[in-house]
Amino acid sequence: QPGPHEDADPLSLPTEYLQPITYAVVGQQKSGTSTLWNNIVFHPHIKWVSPSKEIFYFSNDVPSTTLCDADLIGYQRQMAVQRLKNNRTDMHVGDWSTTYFSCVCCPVVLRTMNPSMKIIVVLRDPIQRTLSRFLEQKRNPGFTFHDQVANHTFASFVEEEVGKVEKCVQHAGRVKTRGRDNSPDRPPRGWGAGMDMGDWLEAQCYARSNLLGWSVYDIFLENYMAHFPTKQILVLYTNELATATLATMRKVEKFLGVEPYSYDEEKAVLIFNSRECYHWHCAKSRNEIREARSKERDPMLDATPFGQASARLVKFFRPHMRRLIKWADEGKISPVPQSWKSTYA
Ligand SMILES: Nc1ncnc2c1ncn2[C@@H]1O[C@H](COP(=O)(O)OS(=O)(=O)O)[C@@H](OP(=O)(O)O)[C@H]1O
Repeated sequence: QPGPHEDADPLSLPTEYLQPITYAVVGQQKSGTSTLWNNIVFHPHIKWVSPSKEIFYFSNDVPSTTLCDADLIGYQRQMAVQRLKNNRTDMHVGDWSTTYFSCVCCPVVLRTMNPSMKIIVVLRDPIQRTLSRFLEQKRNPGFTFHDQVANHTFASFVEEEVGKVEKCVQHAGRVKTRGRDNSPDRPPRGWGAGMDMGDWLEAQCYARSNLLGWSVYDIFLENYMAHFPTKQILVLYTNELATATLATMRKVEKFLGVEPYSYDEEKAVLIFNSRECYHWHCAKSRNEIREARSKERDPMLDATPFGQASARLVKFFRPHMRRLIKWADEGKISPVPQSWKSTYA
């Protein structure tokens, strides 16, 4: 049952309750955003758009439900909930929908709402992210993409999906503007900010492939970079969240310009929404989480269908990862994990 705050009428709220969000954690899905959320929202100045971690207001898992022109008065109501509950308006309220990173029109929505908005992206090794989402969908019959993977092994899924996405991207290439700079070093192009029909089609190829395509980070990040200056975009990595959760939260605090807070240290070592327990609020300790496959357990991994699929994925992701590595080397985004360089450079 919605409480009185969830039912508030934006038309009768004081203007300061209606100020746009100041930050958004746009994704990527399956990169550790639940762990970050379950800790950092205890900061007295860092809150979220209610009702729960993700509101999916402007985009959902399935891009055909993209909602970029969704009802703004309803969104104002949700932005006000935490302000009303805490009886203050001097906090950062942010949207935590991890579906926004791969949503082609979302950078425009967020910039229109607040051009000074701070954008936070958490990125995980793309193969690990694909595997994580694959396992999640495979294990849960009610989940959106279960039918896509129900009859697949990871290897057979990769073979089919890589083929599909590559065919789609090739098709997109047919309508890219001739003579345009399509090099990896091109200045960022976004939806409504320099993309042509071919670029848009290509972005859709990845956006419509939730398990695999959503791990193609450069295309989505480029879209955000075309709409927001790099100083307004903070890229974090799951690796750093894994090895130094508190330090990662300090980075977020600094980025948002708030004082350091004393978080619950026992909570900060837990892992939320893992493969052992799919729920935003469910926490497990690190040693409770089993590895999907590891070379230590399976020294012949490279020769297995799983190993072959991983090699195929390294090849598929390499050009995209090289762009991220380059942006990091140029200081446009935070330095990437060393393991990314050894795998994909
Ligand atoms: N601190 C830390 N270290 C290492 N890995 C971590 C950490 N926190 C979360 N995770 C892993 O991130 C996966 C969940 O990501 P999200 O919370 O972003 O998922 S979701 O998009 O909200 O569904 C989920 O991955 P899988 O276990 O592979 O499914 C978590 O185990």
